[in-house]
Amino acid sequence: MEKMQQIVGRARAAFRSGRSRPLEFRIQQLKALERMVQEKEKEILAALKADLNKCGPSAYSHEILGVLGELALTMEKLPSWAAPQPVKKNLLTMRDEAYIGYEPLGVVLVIGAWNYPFVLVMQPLIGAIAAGNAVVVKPSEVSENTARLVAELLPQYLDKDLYAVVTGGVPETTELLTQRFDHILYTGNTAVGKIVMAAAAKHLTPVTPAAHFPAPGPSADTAAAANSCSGSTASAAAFQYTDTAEQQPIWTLLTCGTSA
Ligand SMILES: NC(=O)c1ccc[n+]([C@@H]2O[C@H](COP(=O)([O-])OP(=O)(O)OC[C@H]3O[C@@H](n4cnc5c(N)ncnc54)[C@H](O)[C@@H]3O)[C@@H](O)[C@H]2O)c1
Ligand SMILES: CC(C)=CCC/C(C)=C/CC/C(C)=C/C=O
Repeated sequence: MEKMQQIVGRARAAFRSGRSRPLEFRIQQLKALERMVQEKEKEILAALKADLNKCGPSAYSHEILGVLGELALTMEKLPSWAAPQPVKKNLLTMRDEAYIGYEPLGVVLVIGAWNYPFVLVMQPLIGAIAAGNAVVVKPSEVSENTARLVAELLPQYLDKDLYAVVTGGVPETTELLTQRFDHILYTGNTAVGKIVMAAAAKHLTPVTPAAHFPAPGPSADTAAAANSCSGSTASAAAFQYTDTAEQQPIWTLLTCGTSA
């Protein structure tokens, strides 16, 4: 318990220092992530092969190109995503400067799943960094080589206090979930999703679950919701919406604003 408290406490203190907020800092961290993926591509692909026998175009396009594409898009668009949005004034606000300003939430927990073990932690991480948050990443223990590599690499490239990695299985995740986070991005099965959401509810922490439920078909609402959001939540949602990995329709639960 103390260990998780320390990890989350360190991330929170780093967040409170304010250094994750400036746009230049966020872009610099995203650039460092891009460098990490480019420089360590061989190691990432080797870990995927060892964990899942995932190789060839499937490993490269989903796990490497998918992440590099997300990074490029985020770095290009971030200045406009993060810019204050003017709002229409009314009689009461006509003498004011009226705009919507986007603020980071604080400390975000990212829980990944085994089947796309690299991209499923990296995409939410990219969105959370872009939005100026501190992040605790918990990769899936099932893909243990990728989890170990993520834990080894992130501190080599990113701010160590702002962005932490916790490895381990159910006991570690359970312990981690006793801590208060400001948002949780979870990918995995629905049964564990309920455990995650119940733990989060104790702290009134919102959860963006990327689990799925058999449904009559992908809904137009889902696509509209994906289009209305910015950052990684939107792109993750778009991937979920068009998912063919499991050859069945996916209905995605989506909340907006994580990367606002
Ligand atoms: N919608 C999407 O984008 C998307 C993408 C990938 C996977 N998925 C879904 O995820 C499934 C794979 O998920 P999984 O659950 O088998 O992956 P998993 O076994 O890797 O577990 C997911 C995470 O939950 C944690 N966890 C497991 N048991 C827990 C518990 N009792 N308490 C707290 N945390 C716990 C694990 O540590 C892991 O980090 C896929 O089959 C698919 O349904 C959805
Ligand atoms: C479109 C590209 C290049 C990458 C997408 C990778 C990704 C997020 C895959 C997840 C697929 C998914 C919904 C699996 C569900 O189990």
